[in-house]
Amino acid sequence: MAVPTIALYASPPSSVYSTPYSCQINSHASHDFDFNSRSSSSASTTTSSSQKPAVGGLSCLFSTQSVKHASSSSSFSSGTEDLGSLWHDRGEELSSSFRGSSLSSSLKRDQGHHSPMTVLQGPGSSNGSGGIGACSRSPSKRIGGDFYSSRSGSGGLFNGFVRHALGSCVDYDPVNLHLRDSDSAPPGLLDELTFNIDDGFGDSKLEPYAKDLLLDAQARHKIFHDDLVVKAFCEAENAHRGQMRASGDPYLQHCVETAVLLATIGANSTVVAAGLLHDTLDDTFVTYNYISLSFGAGVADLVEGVSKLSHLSKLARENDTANKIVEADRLHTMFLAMADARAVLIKLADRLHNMMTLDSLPMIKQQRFAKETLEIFAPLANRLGISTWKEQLENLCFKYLNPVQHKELTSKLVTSFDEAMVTSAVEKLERALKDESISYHSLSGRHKSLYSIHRKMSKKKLNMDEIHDIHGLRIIVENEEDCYKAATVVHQLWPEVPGKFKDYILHPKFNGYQSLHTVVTREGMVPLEVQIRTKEMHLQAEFGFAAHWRYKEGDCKHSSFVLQMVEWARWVITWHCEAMSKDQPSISHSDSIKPPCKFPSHSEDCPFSCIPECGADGPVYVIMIENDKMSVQELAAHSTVMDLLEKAGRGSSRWIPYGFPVKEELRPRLNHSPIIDPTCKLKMGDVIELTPAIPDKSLTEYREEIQRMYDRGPNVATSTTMAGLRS
Ligand SMILES: Nc1nc2c(ncn2[C@@H]2O[C@H](COP(=O)(O)OP(=O)(O)OP(=O)(O)O)[C@@H](O)[C@H]2O)c(=O)[nH]1
Ligand SMILES: Nc1ncnc2c1ncn2[C@@H]1O[C@H](COP(=O)(O)OP(=O)(O)OP(=O)(O)O)[C@@H](O)[C@H]1O
Repeated sequence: MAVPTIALYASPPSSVYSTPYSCQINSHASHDFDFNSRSSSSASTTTSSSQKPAVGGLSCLFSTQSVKHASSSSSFSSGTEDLGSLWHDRGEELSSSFRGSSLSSSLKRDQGHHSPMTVLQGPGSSNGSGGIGACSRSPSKRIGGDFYSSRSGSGGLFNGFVRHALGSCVDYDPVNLHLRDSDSAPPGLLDELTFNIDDGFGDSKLEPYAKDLLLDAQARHKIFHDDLVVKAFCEAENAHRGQMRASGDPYLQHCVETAVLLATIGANSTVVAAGLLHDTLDDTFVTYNYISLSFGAGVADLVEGVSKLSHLSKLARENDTANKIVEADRLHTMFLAMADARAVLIKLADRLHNMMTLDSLPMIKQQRFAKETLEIFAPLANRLGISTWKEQLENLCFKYLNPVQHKELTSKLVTSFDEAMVTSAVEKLERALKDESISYHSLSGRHKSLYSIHRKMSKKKLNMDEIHDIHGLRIIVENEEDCYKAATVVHQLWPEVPGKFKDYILHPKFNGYQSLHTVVTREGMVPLEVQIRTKEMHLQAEFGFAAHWRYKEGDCKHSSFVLQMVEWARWVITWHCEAMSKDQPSISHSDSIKPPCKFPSHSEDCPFSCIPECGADGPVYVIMIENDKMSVQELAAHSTVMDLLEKAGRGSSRWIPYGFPVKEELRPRLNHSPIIDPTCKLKMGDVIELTPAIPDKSLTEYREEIQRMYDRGPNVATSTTMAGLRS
């Protein structure tokens, strides 16, 4: 039985379903948000399907299964169409009127509350529904001599890797997806919520716009019927009531779209609920404790993790950290290491929707966000293996950073891109492989993203005709022998482009990458790249030393700690996705799903145990703020505040523990609190402010006075200075 495929897109699932062989250029409605606006939320909203976020990039996936359901009609929209719009990132773009609430949100937390436990250090919860399935186009019937079930037995975990590795799509079991659109939903379903909100979850009635939002979300994904998720929806509605985006849309809409993006990649109810609540700590009066009591610590920790990431991201953006390669790189690692990897997922979904709604912001802000997204968030999505998000983020950044080139390339691609060609190539190859009794694990096709084409053209100084892999197929077979047999079949079907056959099986690349590559020409002389590999080679190509994210990051020389951290985060995300789908009857996971091993060592039977360990004593990255300038500092494991001060050239006698300034106002601050014990150990993601907060930035004389005072030594705060500071 063929399994329909949902691409890992932010597009409405229904559209992907109805046209599984979908390939779209972004086409977004425009949404903005004005943080200062607190008019009545009953204002202007309904989420018509035209308002749903659409695909953020020019990119598509094809599959043997997709093909079976493919509609010949093209969903590839006009190339000159405006590719994306949208905006806002609330937690990161706090206007002055929101600083108060942000501050109060940090103050109102429990003093005793600790940072969220990272799943990188231990198993996290992953209950709930939601589903994720194999991305690969696994044949579901016997082809040749073997039957490869992608969804059973020990293959389950492997398939989890593969689907992320193929990186581009997630299958849902159609029986369980319960994806509803207005055409297919049973009569009356969309008119009524599945429970009485007033009785169950809210202490106030949902306004009509909110009810519409919920119904719309429920029509797009079954997880929005889950009690926890509905409860989170009501809570988010209550908390954000009256808050509007600049477009006039209710703020709640952004929360819902973020949650839909998460649901679309198979996130479970805990993550989707946290996605709905992701801005409540920063922008509303909701507290950590309240979320924890109402939704459990799992959701509260995730929301807090996202909030922390948002603050760091804002700091980084204000300091243009994305421009500094080393610091940007440390930020990636810090983001992955300091929070549950799922919090990073939520942050990515939040950013993706904000990028989709960027249009109404002033150009300068659009560019600032796009720059940061390109340097920080797209690489994070890449490292986590969520390639469709990465592609959408990159395409949107490209649009805002290079509008002219973006438009030019888009219109060129409209004429050169041949959607039907890839569909029929997949079909044709599938038939030919079957005729030759060559069994394969998966057969997938993809269209290179707009930004990836642009980057390749600029990097290699090529014109578009010289890019051979705009259309590509990938076959994953069982063994080496089948790789060569499949290559022969490919060459029998289509003429080979001379000099383009590469045998990386016989001659692996230095990083261990193995695969057969060939480029053939299809009718009309359109080149088609075909990659053929075994599943072991594929694992290596996606998770091992030859991992695609490293390949794409090119020259970056990562420390083993960074490499391990990324691999760990990918592993955790994959594990969660596997665990999430365990409730799907079609998947037998009993022997494949185990909690993630404890960071950083793997159990013997863990498929990741082959990764060499580099010990838990990796570096610690912290944010140091001095005179309003932020930097990301790398320190050895177990470093203390004192070590940082010394590194910053502040290690003079005045900073020795007993010499710390008596006045709290003059002490350096750790995560906003004056440091009491300078020998305390630093944690990944800690924020240390070396200079005290100055009430008014224009008061440079106070800053200078403080500097002089530090230079004179400890405990000498003059009464005039302190009085001045307090005034
Ligand atoms: N994961 C991974 N993929 C790789 C690696 N090297 C190549 N690939 C994949 O193989 C494709 C083609 O690689 P090559 O055949 O070496 O092509 P090339 O020499 O770079 O030239 P082009 O075909 O123009 O890109 C790339 O676009 C990647 O998708 C690697 O080290 N790791
Ligand atoms: N021929 C192919 N068939 C299927 N998937 C592919 C093929 N080539 C690359 N991919 C996958 O498509 C995604 C996007 O890759 P992208 O086109 O950006 O880069 P690339 O082709 O791997 O590298 P480069 O741009 O350097 O040639 C990645 O997940 C990659 O593994």
